[in-house]
Amino acid sequence: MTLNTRPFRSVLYLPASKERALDKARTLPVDAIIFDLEDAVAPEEKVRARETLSAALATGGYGHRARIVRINGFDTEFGAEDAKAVAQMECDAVLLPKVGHPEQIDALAEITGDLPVWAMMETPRGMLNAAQIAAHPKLAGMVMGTNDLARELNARARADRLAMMPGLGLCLLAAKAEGKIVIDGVYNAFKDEDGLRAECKQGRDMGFDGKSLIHPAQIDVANYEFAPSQMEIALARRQIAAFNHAQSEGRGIAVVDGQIVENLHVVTAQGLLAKAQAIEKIAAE
Ligand SMILES: CC(C)(COP(=O)(O)OP(=O)(O)OC[C@H]1O[C@@H](n2cnc3c(N)ncnc32)[C@H](O)[C@@H]1OP(=O)(O)O)[C@@H](O)C(=O)NCCC(=O)NCCSC(=O)C[C@H](O)C(=O)O
Ligand SMILES: [Mg+2]
Repeated sequence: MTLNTRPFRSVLYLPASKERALDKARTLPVDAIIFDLEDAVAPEEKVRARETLSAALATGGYGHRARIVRINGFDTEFGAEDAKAVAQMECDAVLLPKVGHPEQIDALAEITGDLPVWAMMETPRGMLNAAQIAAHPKLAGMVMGTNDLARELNARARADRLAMMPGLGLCLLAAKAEGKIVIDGVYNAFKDEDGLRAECKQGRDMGFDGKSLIHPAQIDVANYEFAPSQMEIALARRQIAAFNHAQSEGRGIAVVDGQIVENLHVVTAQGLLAKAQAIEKIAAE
């Protein structure tokens, strides 16, 4: 699976201090886990959480799930020690909070070496520098921190996320321009399935790769909404077949359901089928 076909439909935050949750996550149908040392862990628990997490990752059992560790910022007393610890952990990436400029990634990479870096995009400065952050060679993915962004903007929460749109759009453009993964922010009302579904649909329509989640009850909705639908899969197959047929007759354009199909549509269709196949493979595990 490449980064572009590996599914990131559901990305679950898990407080690294919670041993029961660390255990439960080994069986949850999530595509990725953010093991959190930052906001979900109280200051007096931070050191113990680091040790608990290190032991859980060493024990393993997380299977296909991408293991991403969110550390505390370097402006806190915990950040540098977290980074040193993560460099020794059995994980796939380190997630840095409140990234405002690419130099913060340089500072982290001095400690974590070749470990891929993900960035929390959650400050106005981060939004304005999204292009440079996305272009950093160590950066593999971005996660929208819509709670922090709303706080910094002094924005009001609305179902249509009006205040979030400029930031979401800037980060999407930046990530897509560099071929990096970009994950939508959390939906706080974790018992409101309809609200979550509507926000997932919006995020998928915009082009996000998946949704960050705070509770296991949110996983199925995100997995469904961010997966290619059966209709999309069937259409992709028909587009590819029609285009191949058109080419065999010396034409560069096919028509499917009254709409033109050019090479660029075929590339999208192939990507969709590759993602569907990757999801099928996970489901079969
Ligand atoms: C929201 C919660 C505090 C609710 O916890 P709890 O009351 O324990 O929930 P349940 O009793 O319904 O739990 C049922 C079982 O599921 C396990 N569980 C719960 N949450 C998780 C989880 N996140 N990952 C894995 N497993 C989980 C429980 O252990 C129960 O298991 P069992 O007993 O074996 O059946 C809680 O869900 C929670 O703490 N969620 C994470 C909150 C969090 O991480 N917040 C910080 C990230 S959000 C953020 O910071 C975004 C960004 O930075 C921004 O600015 O926007
Ligand atoms: Mg945050």
